[in-house]
Amino acid sequence: MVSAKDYIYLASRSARRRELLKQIGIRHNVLLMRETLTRPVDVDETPLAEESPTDYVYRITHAKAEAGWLRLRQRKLPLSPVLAADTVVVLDGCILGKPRDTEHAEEMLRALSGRKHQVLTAIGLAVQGEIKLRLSTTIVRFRDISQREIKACIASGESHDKAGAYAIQGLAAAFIIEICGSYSGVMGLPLFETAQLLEEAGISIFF
Ligand SMILES: Cc1cn([C@H]2C[C@H](O)[C@@H](COP(=O)(O)OP(=O)(O)OP(=O)(O)O)O2)c(=O)[nH]c1=O
Repeated sequence: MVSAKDYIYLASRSARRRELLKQIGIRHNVLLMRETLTRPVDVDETPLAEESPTDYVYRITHAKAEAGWLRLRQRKLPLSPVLAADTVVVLDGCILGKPRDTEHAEEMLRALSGRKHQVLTAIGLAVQGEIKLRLSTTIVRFRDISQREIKACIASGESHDKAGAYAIQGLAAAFIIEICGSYSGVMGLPLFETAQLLEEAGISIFF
């Protein structure tokens, strides 16, 4: 059993995920994976042929949590639980990951304009090497977005490094008519599911 005073590792470079975990008072250390891991356990985020978006986020999240756990063992760090996550935007069954460049970001935002899409975030918690996964699915509806607004959104810098080239916590909030699901899930770490997994591992937020 892990005591509530113990900390976990967050296997992520995302500042948003750190902020969200902090919001529910979970003490954590960041475990930097990709820069520090050796090649064989690095996470390749290329979708497989015919892979569904759900299978994809589960697979990548599992790989991130596993790589994090291996890293703890390699570095002989205390074997505290390791949390990882992966977020994708899904439009017409297709995965929109992070944009490659400005043109790609523009293309994504044009495609999302005036439409509904899904945001899938899977989370994984490795406890003593066993990985448990959860999925958060949110439907997001955008109003029509003009070319000028798309350009302004990209110029603000928020499209870079975000699945679907937008940030619900940024300017793009002005495009969102409604969401059905989890705001924190869209931001990259669904706190309801995260709290559930942590509770199951014996880490309580409310102690
Ligand atoms: C749709 C959306 C995504 N995002 C972010 C969440 C994720 O950090 C990012 C999708 O990339 P991910 O590959 O899920 O994560 P990451 O590379 O940022 O971090 P990690 O080191 O954990 O792999 O997009 C927002 O911040 N706001 C949003 O509204």
